Amino acid sequence: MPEQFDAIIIGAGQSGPFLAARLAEAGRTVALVEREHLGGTCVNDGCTPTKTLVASARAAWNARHAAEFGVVLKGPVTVDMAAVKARKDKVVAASVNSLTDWLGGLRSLRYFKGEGSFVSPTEVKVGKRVLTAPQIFINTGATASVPDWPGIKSVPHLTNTSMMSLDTLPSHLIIAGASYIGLEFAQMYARFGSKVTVIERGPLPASREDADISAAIRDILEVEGVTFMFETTVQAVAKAGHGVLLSLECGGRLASIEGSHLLVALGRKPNSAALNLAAAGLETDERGFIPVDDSLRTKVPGIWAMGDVNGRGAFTHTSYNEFEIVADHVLGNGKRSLAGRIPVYGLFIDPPLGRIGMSETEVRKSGRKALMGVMPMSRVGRAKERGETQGLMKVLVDAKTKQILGAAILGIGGDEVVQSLLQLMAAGTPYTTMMNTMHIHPTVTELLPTLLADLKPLV
Ligand SMILES: Cc1cc2nc3c(=O)[nH]c(=O)nc-3n(C[C@H](O)[C@H](O)[C@H](O)COP(=O)(O)OP(=O)(O)OC[C@H]3O[C@@H](n4cnc5c(N)ncnc54)[C@H](O)[C@@H]3O)c2cc1C
Ligand SMILES: NC(=O)c1ccc[n+]([C@@H]2O[C@H](COP(=O)([O-])OP(=O)(O)OC[C@H]3O[C@@H](n4cnc5c(N)ncnc54)[C@H](O)[C@@H]3O)[C@@H](O)[C@H]2O)c1
Repeated sequence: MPEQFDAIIIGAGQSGPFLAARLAEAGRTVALVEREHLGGTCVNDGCTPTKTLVASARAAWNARHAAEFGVVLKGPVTVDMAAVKARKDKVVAASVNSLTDWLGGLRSLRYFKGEGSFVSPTEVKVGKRVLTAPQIFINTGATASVPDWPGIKSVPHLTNTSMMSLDTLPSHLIIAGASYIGLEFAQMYARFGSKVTVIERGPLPASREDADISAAIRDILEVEGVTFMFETTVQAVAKAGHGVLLSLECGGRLASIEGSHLLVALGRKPNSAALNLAAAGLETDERGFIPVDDSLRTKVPGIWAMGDVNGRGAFTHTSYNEFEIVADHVLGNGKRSLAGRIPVYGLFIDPPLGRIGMSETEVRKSGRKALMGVMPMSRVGRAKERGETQGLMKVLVDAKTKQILGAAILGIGGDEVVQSLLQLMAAGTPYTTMMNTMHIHPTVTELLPTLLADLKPLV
């Protein structure tokens, strides 16, 4: 006999546990099914550990640059990678433990450790048990894609998951892919003391960004010793001693490169294959994503999909936002929707990139009349005082409505500062509101009115 619940949640990523708790608090019986660790990618091998490692890398950078600030450290700066990993493990364990304690305290929630797969539109198998519920929520996330390069199966290579076990310093880390994962690890390991080479098929890093932002990102990392090979693809990989040898095609020429470690950071694939979706009457799109409507409903009544697995977002905040939308439909008045959600994200190199709304490229493509302001961070007093003047700020405004269309802030505090513009966008307020507000000195935000006062037509 199947075990009966009001709701089953498959996958404990960044929406499932929160939805499970909200439903349980509302008195519903909930089964939460997770095959690995509570908290999913973000907590275990994504945001939390990488940002903890970024903080250690920053400490190494501060120590190496202390003399520039008049601070004298005696002896060379060394990094204890085992201690760096131990600190990261502690922060991750604290997150997982607090999630486990919180969920464990909810009386009508039961946790099933194992892989969930559909038996029918209302039944899920976990090991030998079958669970049934009228509502099923999928939050199974995504996993690193590993390309089928000749030789890859027999050559040791790292992904964001196996990087988490590394407690020694690679002498030469080769990273394939110059996007979020590749760039964050590139700067981090350069700061720890590795030689780092990044291979990217495009002409610049972070290809979703405008070319001036991507070029500034490249400059920031190159100054720190990261080597980029652009317009380069991997043809084959082989073992070389204790390391790895990559055969490359680089701008039409053949080349090769040898390193001690290879990290593959070429995107992520949705975890949908193990779900046996056909038994539920569902299918994926050609990339493996589970299609949903703007309220996260799949085409089968009673089945919903949240987070990276639905292809509508690929961040922790998009997944969490989807929990809030689903909870509103299941328990509230059903007014919330994906429609009109403003894209926002950060790239946590140092200094970070904060991004909201449309890029300049997207605004140009849209054909609307727009205004744009650009300011180098070297004009920002706070950046000069901190000795970190790399990067730029860019904002795009609709010429007719005066509403902000998008912004990019690559510079100190960029990930936080850009969110003051986000609030204007969300409120639908003209950008002039910000120009009439007094801001704290000395901050990065205080320069936004100056940036907005100097908008030029986008031609
Ligand atoms: C290195 C790295 C750094 C990142 N940094 C950031 C960042 O700084 N900011 C940000 O916003 N985003 C970041 N992300 C992205 C972020 O981690 C994800 O977007 C986020 O975790 C949302 O994922 P999710 O809720 O869809 O599911 P996930 O967090 O991927 O969790 C899904 C869970 O489902 C489980 N599961 C899968 N299939 C089954 C099954 N059949 N049965 C049972 N359980 C199953 C998995 O074990 C996993 O625990 C990063 C990602 C990576 C890889
Ligand atoms: N700061 C953050 O919020 C953050 C941090 C890390 C990861 N993430 C999430 O993780 C997801 C995956 O990130 P990612 O960096 O792995 O992938 P991505 O899809 O963002 O980028 C992959 C990169 O690899 C390049 N590439 C692909 N195939 C190649 C090949 N054969 N040879 C050379 N280059 C190749 C692409 O041109 C691209 O630049 C992102 O979508 C993001 O949502 C977010």
